[in-house]
Amino acid sequence: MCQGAPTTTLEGMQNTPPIVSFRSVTKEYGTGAGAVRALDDVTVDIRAGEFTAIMGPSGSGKSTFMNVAAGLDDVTRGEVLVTGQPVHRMTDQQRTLLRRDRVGFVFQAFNLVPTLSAAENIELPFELAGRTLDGETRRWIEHLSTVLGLRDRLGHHPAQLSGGQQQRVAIARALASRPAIVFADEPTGNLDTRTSREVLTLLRTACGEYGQTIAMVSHDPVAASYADRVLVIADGRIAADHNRLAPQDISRLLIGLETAA
Ligand SMILES: Nc1ncnc2c1ncn2[C@@H]1O[C@H](COP(=O)(O)OP(=O)(O)OP(=O)(O)O)[C@@H](O)[C@H]1O
Repeated sequence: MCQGAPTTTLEGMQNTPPIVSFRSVTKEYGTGAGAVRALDDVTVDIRAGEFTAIMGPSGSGKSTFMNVAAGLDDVTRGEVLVTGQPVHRMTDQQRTLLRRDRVGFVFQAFNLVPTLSAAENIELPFELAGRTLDGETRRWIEHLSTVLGLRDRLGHHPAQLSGGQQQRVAIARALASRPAIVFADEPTGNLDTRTSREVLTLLRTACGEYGQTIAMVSHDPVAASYADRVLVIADGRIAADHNRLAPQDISRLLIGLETAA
């Protein structure tokens, strides 16, 4: 649980259901001799209000984990629950609605629409969902824009913004609908060190101040050190599960896995 998050008592933590639950999840791509097992009997929870980093060597299954958890991909075997809803039994359309209504995304490449202003990008998910912005949501977006330092950039288009500003717009867009979980895929991969630190601090603030649940895939031990919990995936399995770690401890953990392989 993030420091300062709304539910901080042990009792509260025990009573809070996980946002994502994997139960014996296996995901295979292809069939027969060419089949690849990207997730191998994974059982793990992403807990509410926590900032979880998902790490592991290239090809270990991190993206597959995120795609399955976000309802972007189906599973071969096992159960995936998102806010208690059985994603493994959903149709494509139901999964699309789940993503639209309950999930936010932040990507390495920002994924903003170049022809829209920053404000229009932030409001785009509401537009796509056919939802009008009520007063409370407008105030929430204004608040996010202020906290993220975007107030004087809202009329700018992505090409007129720095990488860090573009990623802050993407974070505002992801947080605007108060999703159950935000998935961040290498959110600092295209940013310099200082801007990366700012973006990671903002993600941690979203968790600590607003109780936002965040799962972030990263290769970077420094980025993962901002998280409350570090999950390491190796060969499609959970190889390590730690509470907050310093960057050097995370590096040691990853090097240990590589030498053990
Ligand atoms: N669509 C696909 N078809 C076939 N195999 C796939 C597919 N997607 C992923 N894989 C395989 O599944 C395994 C896990 O891939 P995944 O992309 O989840 O790893 P990753 O940890 O995210 O890797 P990276 O850090 O390099 O992005 C790899 O062996 C990969 O080649």
